[in-house]
Amino acid sequence: MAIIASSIRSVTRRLFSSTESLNKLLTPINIDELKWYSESDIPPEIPLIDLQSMSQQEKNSSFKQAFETARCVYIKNHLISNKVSEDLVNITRKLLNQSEEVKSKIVHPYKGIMRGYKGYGKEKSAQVFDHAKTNEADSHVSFCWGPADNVYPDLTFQKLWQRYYKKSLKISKEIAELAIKNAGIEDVIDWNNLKAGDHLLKLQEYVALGDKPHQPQRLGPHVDFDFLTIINQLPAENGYIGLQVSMNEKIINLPAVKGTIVILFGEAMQSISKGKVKGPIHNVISPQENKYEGSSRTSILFFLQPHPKTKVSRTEGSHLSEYYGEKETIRYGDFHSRLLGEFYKD
Ligand SMILES: O=C(O)CCC(=O)C(=O)O
Ligand SMILES: [Fe+2]
Repeated sequence: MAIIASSIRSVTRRLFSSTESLNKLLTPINIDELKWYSESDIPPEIPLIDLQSMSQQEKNSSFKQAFETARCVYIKNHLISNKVSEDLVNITRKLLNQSEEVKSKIVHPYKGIMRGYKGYGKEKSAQVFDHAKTNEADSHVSFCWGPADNVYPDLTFQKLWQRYYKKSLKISKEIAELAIKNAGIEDVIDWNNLKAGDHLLKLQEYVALGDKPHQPQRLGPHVDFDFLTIINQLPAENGYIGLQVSMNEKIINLPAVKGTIVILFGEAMQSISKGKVKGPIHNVISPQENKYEGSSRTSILFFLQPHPKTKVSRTEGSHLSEYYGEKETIRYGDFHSRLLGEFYKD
């Protein structure tokens, strides 16, 4: 075990010690020039919700369908414009292209907090879910932003991250309220609780450095910890689709479709809805060896969290049961800290 772990560390050290190769892959983007999938590529099991032109009734029935099937939806005509995404990606890539010494200044001093720059292989989504997977670190470099305690290089950077964060929160309100109504949980949670959560905005760059994938998954199967997650993904240059969701043992690919975001529900939603809305298992698979070149991929995630004092408890079929502890209920903030302890464990 120890030998495998240290050899993975040395491969990643070698790959990422050269900022030159990163610079070639993390170039500025122009959204209109990326190789997007189209709406007709959205899997038939997954509803596409048009926030502008659908009636309330149509939106409601799409959510009901989602709760019964893959527990995720595509959304279009949302508030995040191409310009807002492009600006966030470009300013962050500029930072990620700097030397490790420069980036070390925007590493948060406390390791267990999701803020600032995290280098390659620092997080272990699969390990939280399945302890046997101790060597599978997530194959990305990332930057994280929250409502407080942020570390950032300059004011322009701060402005663009704050702008994206505020827009994500605004979209979350409409989506969370639809989800709450259609799950019939208005008596247990509302927007006032959710808006005050310790949310997280995160940009992940899965960079195809070297000549082949280093493990079968770029991010192993897991369930998100939060109430809901908004995923804004950019397509890879060579058509590789990384994001997958499991539905009754079936694996469904979720392509990057221009103008859309994907919503997934998390463990907190599962707990608060008493198991009615299950958090779907999802993962980012590694490309096959012949699809490796051109498979770099970016995702921007917004994790909407309940207020830390919200009481949560385990439900039947939860994949994160062991983190609830002995008592009947636990505060979400404490539950989340336990999960992060495993997520950042070496
Ligand atoms: O990269 C993605 O699209 C998904 C990432 C993800 O599931 C996560 O970070 O929890
Ligand atoms: Fe996830």
